[in-house]
Amino acid sequence: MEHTEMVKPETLDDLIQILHQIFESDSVNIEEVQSIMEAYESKPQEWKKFAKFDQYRYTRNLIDEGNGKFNLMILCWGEGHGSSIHDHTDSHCFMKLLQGQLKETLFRWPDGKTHGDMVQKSQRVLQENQCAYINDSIGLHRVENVSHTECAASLHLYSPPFQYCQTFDQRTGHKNTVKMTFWSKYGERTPIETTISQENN
Ligand SMILES: N[C@@H](CS(=O)O)C(=O)O
Ligand SMILES: [Fe+2]
Repeated sequence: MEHTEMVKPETLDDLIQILHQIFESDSVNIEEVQSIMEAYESKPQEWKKFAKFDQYRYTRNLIDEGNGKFNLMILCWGEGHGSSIHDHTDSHCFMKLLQGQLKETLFRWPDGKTHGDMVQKSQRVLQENQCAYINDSIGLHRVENVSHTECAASLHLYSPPFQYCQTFDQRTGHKNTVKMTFWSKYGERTPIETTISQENN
Protein backbone atom coordinates (compact mmCIF):
# COMPACT_ATOMS: atom_id res chain seq x y z
CA MET A 1 0.00 0.00 0.00
CA GLU A 2 1.22 3.46 -0.82
CA HIS A 3 1.89 5.50 2.27
CA THR A 4 1.75 9.28 2.39
CA GLU A 5 2.98 10.98 5.54
CA MET A 6 0.18 12.76 7.36
CA VAL A 7 1.39 16.33 7.64
CA LYS A 8 -0.80 19.03 9.10
CA PRO A 9 -1.39 21.80 6.57
CA GLU A 10 -0.57 25.06 8.37
CA THR A 11 -2.10 27.32 5.72
CA LEU A 12 -4.55 27.06 2.82
CA ASP A 13 -1.58 27.23 0.41
CA ASP A 14 -0.01 24.34 2.30
CA LEU A 15 -3.23 22.35 1.99
CA ILE A 16 -3.39 23.00 -1.76
CA GLN A 17 0.21 21.88 -2.20
CA ILE A 18 -0.43 18.66 -0.25
CA LEU A 19 -3.59 17.97 -2.27
CA HIS A 20 -1.57 18.32 -5.49
CA GLN A 21 0.85 15.68 -4.19
CA ILE A 22 -1.90 13.30 -3.10
CA PHE A 23 -3.72 13.53 -6.44
CA GLU A 24 -0.59 12.78 -8.48
CA SER A 25 -1.48 9.17 -7.77
CA ASP A 26 -4.24 7.65 -9.90
CA SER A 27 -6.16 6.20 -6.97
CA VAL A 28 -7.88 8.39 -4.40
CA ASN A 29 -7.60 7.43 -0.73
CA ILE A 30 -10.82 8.94 0.60
CA GLU A 31 -9.83 8.79 4.29
CA GLU A 32 -6.50 10.42 3.56
CA VAL A 33 -8.02 13.36 1.69
CA GLN A 34 -10.72 13.75 4.31
CA SER A 35 -8.27 13.82 7.22
CA ILE A 36 -5.88 16.24 5.47
CA MET A 37 -8.75 18.63 4.76
CA GLU A 38 -10.04 18.28 8.31
CA ALA A 39 -6.55 18.95 9.72
CA TYR A 40 -6.37 22.39 8.14
CA GLU A 41 -7.62 24.91 10.73
CA SER A 42 -9.63 27.48 8.86
CA LYS A 43 -8.19 31.00 8.97
CA PRO A 44 -10.46 33.50 7.20
CA GLN A 45 -7.59 35.82 6.24
CA GLU A 46 -6.20 32.99 4.07
CA TRP A 47 -9.36 32.41 2.07
CA LYS A 48 -11.43 35.58 2.26
CA LYS A 49 -10.12 36.86 -1.10
CA PHE A 50 -11.97 33.94 -2.74
CA ALA A 51 -15.14 34.17 -0.68
CA LYS A 52 -17.59 36.30 -2.66
CA PHE A 53 -21.19 36.27 -1.48
CA ASP A 54 -24.38 36.97 -3.40
CA GLN A 55 -27.55 38.28 -1.83
CA TYR A 56 -29.82 35.70 -3.48
CA ARG A 57 -28.12 32.32 -3.67
CA TYR A 58 -25.01 30.42 -2.76
CA THR A 59 -21.95 31.10 -4.92
CA ARG A 60 -19.23 28.79 -6.26
CA ASN A 61 -15.75 30.33 -6.30
CA LEU A 62 -12.91 28.44 -7.96
CA ILE A 63 -9.56 28.41 -6.15
CA ASP A 64 -7.51 25.74 -7.92
CA GLU A 65 -7.81 23.32 -10.83
CA GLY A 66 -5.57 20.64 -9.30
CA ASN A 67 -3.56 19.91 -12.48
CA GLY A 68 -6.78 18.69 -14.07
CA LYS A 69 -7.29 16.07 -11.34
CA PHE A 70 -9.65 18.04 -9.11
CA ASN A 71 -11.47 21.32 -8.68
CA LEU A 72 -11.09 23.11 -5.36
CA MET A 73 -13.59 25.85 -4.60
CA ILE A 74 -15.16 27.89 -1.83
CA LEU A 75 -18.91 27.94 -1.62
CA CYS A 76 -20.42 30.97 0.08
CA TRP A 77 -23.81 30.59 1.71
CA GLY A 78 -25.78 33.61 2.82
CA GLU A 79 -28.41 33.36 5.54
CA GLY A 80 -31.06 30.80 4.54
CA HIS A 81 -29.33 29.81 1.26
CA GLY A 82 -29.46 26.17 0.19
CA SER A 83 -28.81 23.88 -2.76
CA SER A 84 -31.34 21.73 -4.55
CA ILE A 85 -31.22 17.94 -4.10
CA HIS A 86 -28.43 16.87 -6.46
CA ASP A 87 -25.92 14.21 -7.46
CA HIS A 88 -22.14 14.55 -7.99
CA THR A 89 -21.72 13.14 -11.51
CA ASP A 90 -19.75 10.07 -10.38
CA SER A 91 -17.06 12.18 -8.75
CA HIS A 92 -15.70 12.22 -5.22
CA CYS A 93 -17.02 15.18 -3.24
CA PHE A 94 -15.23 16.45 -0.13
CA MET A 95 -16.80 19.32 1.74
CA LYS A 96 -15.05 21.10 4.62
CA LEU A 97 -16.68 23.77 6.75
CA LEU A 98 -14.56 26.94 6.85
CA GLN A 99 -17.07 29.10 8.69
CA GLY A 100 -20.50 28.71 10.23
CA GLN A 101 -22.60 25.55 10.06
CA LEU A 102 -24.34 23.70 7.22
CA LYS A 103 -27.14 21.18 7.39
CA GLU A 104 -26.71 18.22 5.05
CA THR A 105 -29.73 16.04 4.21
CA LEU A 106 -29.09 12.73 2.42
CA PHE A 107 -31.66 11.22 0.07
CA ARG A 108 -32.00 7.91 -1.72
CA TRP A 109 -31.86 7.87 -5.50
CA PRO A 110 -35.43 7.72 -6.80
CA ASP A 111 -36.07 4.26 -8.27
CA GLY A 112 -38.13 5.52 -11.19
CA LYS A 113 -41.10 3.36 -10.15
CA THR A 114 -42.41 4.87 -6.94
CA HIS A 115 -44.00 8.28 -7.15
CA GLY A 116 -44.23 11.02 -4.59
CA ASP A 117 -41.75 12.31 -2.03
CA MET A 118 -38.11 11.31 -2.22
CA VAL A 119 -36.89 9.15 0.67
CA GLN A 120 -34.73 10.95 3.23
CA LYS A 121 -31.89 8.79 4.62
CA SER A 122 -30.29 11.01 7.24
CA GLN A 123 -29.53 14.53 8.31
CA ARG A 124 -26.63 16.14 10.12
CA VAL A 125 -25.18 19.54 10.92
CA LEU A 126 -21.59 20.03 9.84
CA GLN A 127 -19.45 22.10 12.19
CA GLU A 128 -16.49 24.38 11.52
CA ASN A 129 -13.43 22.46 10.24
CA GLN A 130 -15.36 19.21 9.81
CA CYS A 131 -14.96 17.52 6.41
CA ALA A 132 -17.82 15.46 4.95
CA TYR A 133 -17.66 13.11 1.99
CA ILE A 134 -20.27 11.99 -0.52
CA ASN A 135 -20.44 10.22 -3.86
CA ASP A 136 -23.29 8.89 -5.99
CA SER A 137 -23.19 5.43 -4.43
CA ILE A 138 -23.82 6.98 -1.00
CA GLY A 139 -26.77 8.95 -2.38
CA LEU A 140 -27.97 12.45 -3.13
CA HIS A 141 -27.91 15.46 -0.86
CA ARG A 142 -29.19 18.93 -0.17
CA VAL A 143 -27.02 21.40 1.74
CA GLU A 144 -28.45 24.38 3.60
CA ASN A 145 -27.32 27.26 5.76
CA VAL A 146 -30.36 27.30 8.00
CA SER A 147 -29.08 30.22 10.08
CA HIS A 148 -30.93 33.52 9.75
CA THR A 149 -28.06 35.50 11.26
CA GLU A 150 -24.78 33.86 10.16
CA CYS A 151 -23.34 33.22 6.74
CA ALA A 152 -21.33 30.07 6.03
CA ALA A 153 -18.37 29.14 3.83
CA SER A 154 -17.28 25.66 2.77
CA LEU A 155 -14.30 24.30 0.87
CA HIS A 156 -15.24 21.69 -1.77
CA LEU A 157 -12.98 19.33 -3.64
CA TYR A 158 -14.40 17.40 -6.61
CA SER A 159 -12.42 14.70 -8.36
CA PRO A 160 -12.55 14.29 -11.29
CA PRO A 161 -13.82 17.83 -11.98
CA PHE A 162 -17.30 18.12 -13.46
CA GLN A 163 -19.46 20.84 -14.98
CA TYR A 164 -22.92 19.32 -14.99
CA CYS A 165 -24.99 17.61 -12.34
CA GLN A 166 -28.54 16.41 -11.90
CA THR A 167 -31.02 18.12 -9.62
CA PHE A 168 -34.12 16.43 -8.24
CA ASP A 169 -37.58 17.59 -7.27
CA GLN A 170 -38.14 16.45 -3.67
CA ARG A 171 -41.89 15.97 -4.20
CA THR A 172 -41.71 13.87 -7.40
CA GLY A 173 -38.13 12.64 -7.83
CA HIS A 174 -38.08 14.12 -11.33
CA LYS A 175 -34.63 15.17 -12.44
CA ASN A 176 -33.01 17.86 -14.55
CA THR A 177 -29.47 18.28 -15.81
CA VAL A 178 -27.96 21.63 -14.88
CA LYS A 179 -24.71 23.36 -15.78
CA MET A 180 -22.73 24.52 -12.78
CA THR A 181 -20.97 27.85 -13.05
CA PHE A 182 -18.38 29.81 -11.11
CA TRP A 183 -19.25 33.13 -9.53
CA SER A 184 -15.52 33.89 -9.42
CA LYS A 185 -12.26 32.25 -10.41
CA TYR A 186 -8.96 32.83 -8.58
CA GLY A 187 -10.54 35.72 -6.69
CA GLU A 188 -11.87 37.52 -9.78
CA ARG A 189 -15.59 37.83 -10.46
CA THR A 190 -16.54 35.80 -13.57
CA PRO A 191 -17.65 38.14 -16.41
CA ILE A 192 -21.46 38.44 -16.38
CA GLU A 193 -22.05 37.17 -19.94
CA THR A 194 -20.61 33.74 -19.09
CA THR A 195 -22.91 33.19 -16.10
CA ILE A 196 -26.26 33.18 -17.88
CA SER A 197 -26.71 29.41 -17.62
CA GLN A 198 -28.84 27.87 -14.92
CA GLU A 199 -27.21 27.28 -11.57
CA ASN A 200 -27.63 24.48 -9.10
CA ASN A 201 -30.04 26.07 -6.64
N1 LIG B 1 -22.36 20.06 -4.86
C1 LIG B 1 -22.86 21.41 -4.81
C2 LIG B 1 -22.75 22.05 -3.50
S1 LIG B 1 -23.42 21.19 -2.24
O1 LIG B 1 -24.71 21.50 -1.94
O2 LIG B 1 -22.74 20.10 -1.84
C3 LIG B 1 -22.12 22.30 -5.79
O3 LIG B 1 -20.98 21.99 -6.13
O4 LIG B 1 -22.64 23.35 -6.18
FE1 LIG C 1 -23.21 18.63 -3.26
